[in-house]
Amino acid sequence: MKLKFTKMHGAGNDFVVIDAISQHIDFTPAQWKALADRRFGVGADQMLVVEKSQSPGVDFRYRIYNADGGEVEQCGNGARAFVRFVTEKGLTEKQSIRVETMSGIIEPTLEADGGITVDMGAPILEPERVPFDAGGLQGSQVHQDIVWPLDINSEHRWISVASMGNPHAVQVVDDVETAPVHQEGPLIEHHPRFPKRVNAGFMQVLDRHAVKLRVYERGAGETLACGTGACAAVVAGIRRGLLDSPVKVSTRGGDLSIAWQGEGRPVMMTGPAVTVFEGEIEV
Ligand SMILES: N[C@@H](CCC[C@H](N)C(=O)O)C(=O)O
Repeated sequence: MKLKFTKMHGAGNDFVVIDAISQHIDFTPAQWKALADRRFGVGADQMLVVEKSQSPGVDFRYRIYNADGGEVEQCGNGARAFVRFVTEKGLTEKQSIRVETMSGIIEPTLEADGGITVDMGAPILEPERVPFDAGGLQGSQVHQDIVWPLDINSEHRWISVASMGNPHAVQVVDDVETAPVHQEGPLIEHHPRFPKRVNAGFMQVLDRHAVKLRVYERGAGETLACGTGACAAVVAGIRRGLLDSPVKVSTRGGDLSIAWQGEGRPVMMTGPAVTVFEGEIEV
């Protein structure tokens, strides 16, 4: 069978996007992994599958698969790519779209200037709901329930945890370029205190409205940008008193703008979404 797909990216976080409204798709994790392979497949950090929603008042459902073949709850850059996709394909004429994901409904908006803003919902901050096992840990003196010690290679790393639908651990580093993203990222991702694994963020604070960020993503390794990672990093920075909303998040693939007004309020994410090419692959 031939599968039609669109190759897209959001700040360099790249996707294979599949219209599952007009095509039937029922892949195993091994098939998703093969499609994501950069040498033997199309190549992508994530695969996004667009379906009609069965829920009343919801326009679409979109499913997210990491490069390792696992299905996951949320993807910020993917949400923007999704909007560009359904708009360009003429699947909707709405400016504001309600989309069901594994972790709930999000509401992206296509702005008049072509930019895309996504209401990513309120961050989940209770450690057990991230999920993060904080049992027996003593939080930092200044930020008791906000900054936790995590043992990595017998050293303490101070992390903040948050779920944007998917789990994140964020640490503040002096210089993101020399941060041990590839050495410590996999150790944090698979740390036993994160029962569902975790996306590991390394954030350098430039000023109260600007950070640099690298993320070692669960199931994908380091990507050029991570939308939910940017949201989680800004939430962590604001809670720690280091940042004020809005914050420009510079990643290796481009800039995102993140706004958050505090606990219980939604995180708003704005950034690019680009179509690269259309293709067809024998599966
Ligand atoms: N790149 C994404 C996040 C994709 C999912 C993540 N790797 C996970 O496993 O939770 C983003 O832009 O948010």
